[in-house]
Amino acid sequence: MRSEIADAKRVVVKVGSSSLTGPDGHLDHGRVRELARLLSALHGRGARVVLVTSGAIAAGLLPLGLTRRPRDLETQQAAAAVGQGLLVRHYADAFAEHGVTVAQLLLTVEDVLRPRTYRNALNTISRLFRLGVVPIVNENDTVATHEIRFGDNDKLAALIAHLVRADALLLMSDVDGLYTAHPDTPGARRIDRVDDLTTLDVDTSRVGSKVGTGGMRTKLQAADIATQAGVSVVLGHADDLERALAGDEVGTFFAPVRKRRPRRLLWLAFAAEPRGFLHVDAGARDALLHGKASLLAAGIREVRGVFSEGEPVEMIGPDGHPVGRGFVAYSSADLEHEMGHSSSEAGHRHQRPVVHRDHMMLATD
Ligand SMILES: Nc1ncnc2c1ncn2[C@@H]1O[C@H](COP(=O)(O)OP(=O)(O)O)[C@@H](O)[C@H]1O
Ligand SMILES: N[C@@H](CCC(=O)OP(=O)(O)O)C(=O)O
Repeated sequence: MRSEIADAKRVVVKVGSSSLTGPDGHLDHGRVRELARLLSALHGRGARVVLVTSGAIAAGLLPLGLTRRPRDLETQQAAAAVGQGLLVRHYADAFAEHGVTVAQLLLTVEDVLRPRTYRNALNTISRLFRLGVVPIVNENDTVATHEIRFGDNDKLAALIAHLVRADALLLMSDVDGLYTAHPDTPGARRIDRVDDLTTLDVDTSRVGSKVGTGGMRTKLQAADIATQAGVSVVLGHADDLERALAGDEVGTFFAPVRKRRPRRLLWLAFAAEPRGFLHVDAGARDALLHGKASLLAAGIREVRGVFSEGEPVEMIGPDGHPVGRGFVAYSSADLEHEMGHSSSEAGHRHQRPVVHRDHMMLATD
């Protein structure tokens, strides 16, 4: 019995295209209804639920007279644009049968990466929770080109899980867990529990189903992000969702590995695209890693990239290895100017740290 899942008060459930489609690749309405039934019941028990769902492209195939998922990006995006409205209509009708109102949120990974849009998304979700509404999230496929190529709904679900400080993330797919290699491979075994993703040795090189995108690779990345944010993760077959929610030992369980951290630091560590790189000397690296120090201009040897004050940057050690990430207190132009001066010089005495200790996440954190 997994009490972390059974007792979860905030739950993010992600369903992939492969578990929403029938053998013909089209949307399976029975599956949508079953999902709505289970999540309405969970919602009725007082849990705050977010559904992250793929399936827009699949729902767009039939109206466009397509028999299979298109290969080219533009047609995939067109199919998603046709299908998304239909997908949400099916969900809205199915949830309404249980008296539950749903909301549609279309996000790009970028929206969750930029501080302002991230905060706005959180505010909207929080308000929806208070209104008793179940948010239904999909990637905004019209603009999220990489998502369609790489199947980032897994990552999006993990980012949403730490955005809403979920207790549990359920990644539901067409496979009943993580296997040591593609399940068709002779000798492949299912793994019941993962306590440390860094020592995990599995083959995820073969991508998955005909309709899904990322295969296991993106699910493991999602599990990594979520478990490091203190979220328990179950990866399992969509048919086992009811049992997974009840805490039964189905699928693969990924134990959370860290205590919760401030949202903005998690964002920095797992989601942010650094806008610049600060190459630091050995003294600065050691002070950061072992002395819990802030980064001062004197320890920076080189600045790469163009950034404004407050943007995320990566700090790189003299050996070329990343030391950590932080929110920088100077623009790149101001920093270039500051670097030529020591903090003991007149006019530079009150130099603020370039990256304050409270605003960084180190590789060793
Ligand atoms: N090591 C592995 N363990 C389990 N499944 C794997 C593994 N490697 C590849 N796969 C494939 O990944 C698929 C699930 O990924 P995907 O098709 O992207 O699903 P979804 O649409 O649910 O996101 C499975 O159907 C399976 O064929
Ligand atoms: N966002 C798109 C496709 C994403 C996709 O296929 O993802 P997944 O099934 O989770 O691997 C959609 O709704 O069709």
